[in-house]
Amino acid sequence: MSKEPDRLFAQPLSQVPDFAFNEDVVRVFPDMIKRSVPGYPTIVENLGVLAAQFAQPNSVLYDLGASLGAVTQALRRHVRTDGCRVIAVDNSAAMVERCREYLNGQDSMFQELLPVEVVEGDILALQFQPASVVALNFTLQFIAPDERLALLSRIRQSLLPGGALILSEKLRFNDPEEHALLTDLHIAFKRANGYSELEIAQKRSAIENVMKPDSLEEHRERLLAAGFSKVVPWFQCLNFASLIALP
Ligand SMILES: C[S@@+](CC[C@H](N)C(=O)[O-])C[C@H]1O[C@@H](n2cnc3c(N)ncnc32)[C@H](O)[C@@H]1O
Ligand SMILES: O=C(O)C(=O)C[C@]1(C(=O)O)C=C[C@@H](O)C=C1
Repeated sequence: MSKEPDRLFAQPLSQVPDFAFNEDVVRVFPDMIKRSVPGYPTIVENLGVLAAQFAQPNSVLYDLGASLGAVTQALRRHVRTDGCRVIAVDNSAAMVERCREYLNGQDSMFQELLPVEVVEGDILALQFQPASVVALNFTLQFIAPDERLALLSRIRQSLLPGGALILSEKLRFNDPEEHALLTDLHIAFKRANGYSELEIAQKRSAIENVMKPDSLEEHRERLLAAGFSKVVPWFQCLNFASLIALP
């Protein structure tokens, strides 16, 4: 994967444009997400481990909002269930192009990996096939809030018995003190990873119109409303968490 450091917000911008998953972001994305999301490498690797427990023979594993395919690669490292295949979906052409290159690289280094199809498309318009694992790794927060329940309901309807949705998100907190503390600690995490105050502030204004985090309670209630029977948080680091939702 690209080792190019994320300096996208290092210079003062007269106007900070809304954040988009464009070519500039694609070039620095592995560095950006690792330095911005506490626990990201742990979440991605263990998503593969968890998926292996839920994968059902001859079924589809979805990686929705796959970006450069980090989750798809983890699924292919860990899932050994017969007849499974991965469908990775993203609506950013720049992400999809690079994702395909990285997956070709994985294919050339390892044998007997699960087959994978990378689809450039909107997950809101996707016709879901029967699936045993659906990963939404930091993607739902970029979907318009009023579209989230319908998407989760369609995912729930596509899930096979024994399968699971794994949902990772940035959280907000209803308690103002808890929200302020974890936001400050997240800023400290970014600072410790080499981001300047300017980079942190400009990135925040770039994402505030396009990324709308929910609270853990909102996630739980919406997942239950979508028809999931059980919601189990399995990871939290500061204001980032990952949940298992069972059909
Ligand atoms: C934060 S990134 C996800 C990171 C990735 N899952 C990982 O673990 O490395 C969010 C991704 O969701 C994609 N995305 C946002 N809205 C989408 C939509 N409606 N349909 C498909 N992809 C979408 C973006 O293009 C972006 O690549
Ligand atoms: O909350 C932030 O400040 C972030 O940078 C988070 C986040 C994310 O959660 O996806 C936002 C955009 C980038 O894709 C990388 C990280």
